[in-house]
Amino acid sequence: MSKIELKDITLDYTDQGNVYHALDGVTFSVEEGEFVSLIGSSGCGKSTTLSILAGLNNPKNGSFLIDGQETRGTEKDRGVVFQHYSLFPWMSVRKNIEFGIKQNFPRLSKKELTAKAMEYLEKVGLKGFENKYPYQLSGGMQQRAAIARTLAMETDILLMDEPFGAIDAKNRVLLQDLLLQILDATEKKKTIVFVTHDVDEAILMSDRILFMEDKKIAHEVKVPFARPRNREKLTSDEAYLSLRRKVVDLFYHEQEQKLEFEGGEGI
Ligand SMILES: Nc1ncnc2c1ncn2[C@@H]1O[C@H](COP(=O)(O)OP(=O)(O)OP(=O)(O)O)[C@@H](O)[C@H]1O
Repeated sequence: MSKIELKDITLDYTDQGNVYHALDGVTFSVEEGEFVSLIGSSGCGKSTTLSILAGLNNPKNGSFLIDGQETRGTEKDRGVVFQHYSLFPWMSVRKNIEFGIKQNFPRLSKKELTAKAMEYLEKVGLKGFENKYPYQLSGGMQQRAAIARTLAMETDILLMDEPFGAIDAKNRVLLQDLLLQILDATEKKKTIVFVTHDVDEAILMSDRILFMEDKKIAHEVKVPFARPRNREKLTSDEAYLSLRRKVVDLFYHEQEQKLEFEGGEGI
């Protein structure tokens, strides 16, 4: 049995009486402990798919199973990280993390709560910033705090929607390495669905990459590299370069076709 299964999922958005088909038969599964990236051109339905997995949207048709059970709505078994840091601005960084922890561990004493928050703040390199407010932190630091808040909830499933999409290139690399490091050091491997536009990020992080086209999954590519992964070693390996060519071909070929279809000249 897979940890997550989506079968023939459809979803419509209705906007001022107009119905828009956002998902049209999305089917895929994710095994326990697997890291799967969703990649595809803008508007193909990645975030909508993730929102169903998070329980923030319900499908019109189709089946969504976790551990073989039909699932609807939000549950404590899933942690979500969005692109925009989504911290509460009126709470200190530590209080933000404690808020997340309280959702899943309501019985912890004040002391235990603070200790857990500090443990995760240290993991993401924010020790010493616990009493700052989000506005006092850089974007990269805010995203570290948002990641700490979600990780501290210790869910089996982690859903990430372009978590590094708003971060500058240098910090993005640091955050990718940090997340890999934390996940590698986590005893029970999490099941992860990760939305990205970045081909290198998808290869570095994932066990499998799913390509969305026309509101459904069109291709998949397995990423066979052993973990823990080392960015420098990996990116100079011929096997990486060859896989990268394949992923780039699949990713840009679809975008090219779309431009031609829309009347463009292609790229
Ligand atoms: N709340 C909404 N109401 C109406 N249409 C929506 C809504 N949210 C998304 N859409 C439309 O549904 C389609 C899929 O959107 P979605 O955000 O899932 O795509 P995406 O692949 O994540 O795009 P991007 O990479 O740009 O974030 C898009 O055409 C989008 O305009």
